[in-house]
Amino acid sequence: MTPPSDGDRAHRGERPGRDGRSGRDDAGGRDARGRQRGAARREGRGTRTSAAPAQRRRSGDAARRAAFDTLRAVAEGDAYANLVLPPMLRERGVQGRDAAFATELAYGTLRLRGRYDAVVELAAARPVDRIDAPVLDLLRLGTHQLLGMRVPAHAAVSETVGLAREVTGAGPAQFVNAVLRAVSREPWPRWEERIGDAADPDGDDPVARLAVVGSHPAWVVRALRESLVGNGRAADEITGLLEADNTAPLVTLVARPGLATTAELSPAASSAGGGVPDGPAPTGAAGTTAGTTGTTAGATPGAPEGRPAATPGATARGTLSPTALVLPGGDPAALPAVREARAGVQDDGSQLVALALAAAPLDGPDDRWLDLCAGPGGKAALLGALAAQRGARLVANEVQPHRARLVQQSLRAVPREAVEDVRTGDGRDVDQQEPGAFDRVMVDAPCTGLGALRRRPESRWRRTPADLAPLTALQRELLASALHAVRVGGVVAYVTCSPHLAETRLVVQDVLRAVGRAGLTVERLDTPAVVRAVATRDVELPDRDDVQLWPHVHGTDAMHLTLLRRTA
Ligand SMILES: C[S@@+](CC[C@H](N)C(=O)[O-])C[C@H]1O[C@@H](n2cnc3c(N)ncnc32)[C@H](O)[C@@H]1O
Repeated sequence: MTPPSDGDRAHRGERPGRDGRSGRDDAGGRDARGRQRGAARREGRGTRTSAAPAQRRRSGDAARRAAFDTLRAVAEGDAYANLVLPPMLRERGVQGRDAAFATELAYGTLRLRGRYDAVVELAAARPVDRIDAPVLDLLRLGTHQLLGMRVPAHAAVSETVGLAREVTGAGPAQFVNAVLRAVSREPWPRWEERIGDAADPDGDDPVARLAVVGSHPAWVVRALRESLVGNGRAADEITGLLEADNTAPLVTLVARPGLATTAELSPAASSAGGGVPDGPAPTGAAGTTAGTTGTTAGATPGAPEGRPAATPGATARGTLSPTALVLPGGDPAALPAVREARAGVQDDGSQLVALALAAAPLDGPDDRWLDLCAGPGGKAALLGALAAQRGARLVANEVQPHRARLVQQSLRAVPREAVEDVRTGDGRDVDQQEPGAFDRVMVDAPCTGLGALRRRPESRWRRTPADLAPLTALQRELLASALHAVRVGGVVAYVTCSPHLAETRLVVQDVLRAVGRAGLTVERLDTPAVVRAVATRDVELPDRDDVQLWPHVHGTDAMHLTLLRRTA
């Protein structure tokens, strides 16, 4: 998020860098980087080594330190939080509730960064781009504890200030203390009002308000709202959608048919509790956090918006896919079936779209299936397991060699006879290499990932509208290639984990026109009917011929699915 400049503030009639209230906490005399060397010197705390032992002890909170280091790696190394944090926790021996706390602290802070920057700007009375990056990360972490995690205020402030003393020195720690105390003076509803009013002072820019309160870039809010409307839903669902994106997703497992059973993976059978979370924060983990000073009593680290805690072993919520099961807490990798690739971690919606491709009606042979963009192999493994049951063979194609190796790994439990090949190659060439050679083709196209923002905490801040043009061009070429590679009568599934209309409806529309000009005839299948037929319960879907799933409606990632059949 680009914070508003002083110029922007002036434009809105605000006094640059001041909100008239928090100025008293912006202790005068700090430099432009949020440092207050003078005060530190006055108090004899100018260096880290001069900190009192108690202060140093407080700053030794391993969970908060891991969250901070993750934020720094994301900011400086362009890292992915969910690749950085789990190994860091393992290396540092941070486990169980402390690991769950660190996970929620890091991921929640990253998701809600835009919202917290707006709060910090008001509390610090200065634009965030005038605060040193590490200091700003500390302020975001402290603000998340105060406004998003129900950590007691005194603990949130003092522990974060302790960490600040350790990582940035005494001067910035004073600044962190002043700003967080200002944040702690008002509850979230009041901050919500204040940051909303600051973003939309005239009350005529609902997107600006939604963007800052809902912590999404404005262009993403606009795209998601357009997609809701374009998919037959009400525009005002956007608030629920943004909230769902800001909530830690549950860990969903797939029991690959014929290789594992849902009973085998059920929480009661699981001994997975207490490990380091591999994926997103497990909602059911930890209430109070032993050993992590000052975490909230009774709060659920995976549930920043106050969802009630699920206890490990609690009944899983109803999933849509018959192969899906919710793991209420713990480390999925602790389950033998997951370690052996008979099961895996996979979103419920991702499972459903793969099952729908396998279930789509087809006349004639059903022997050869293709996963055109297979890496890292989640859908390929599910398709491979189904192919094995049906006597079919799967070809898995992936352009990136290291991701093709991940596909091999994902497929290792699938019977050999069901995996014809795992190839490294450009899916756009398959039409030339093997025209009309497959009965079913999955095109799980590379996309912006705007449908999986809850799982990729930092991604909303990295994506830009400029990503769309190259991606949609690639999506068109891949879908066109798939339609040439499928035999007449065969079925193609076009899938994205983005609901953006430019990546979904418009791609399909354009490609059908283009392949029509090239002499192919393609019909749209009744995708909702196929999805309803494979789902375990009623799926709320508007009356259309494609399917758009939503986190706030279906509890899945916002997966798009269009099923197509080549007729000539
Ligand atoms: C959305 S991911 C697929 C996820 C996968 N189906 C799964 O369930 O694990 C898209 C994949 O397409 C791959 N890809 C990108 N361009 C490609 C191309 N030209 N040909 C084949 N694969 C490509 C990316 O490397 C990425 O692994």
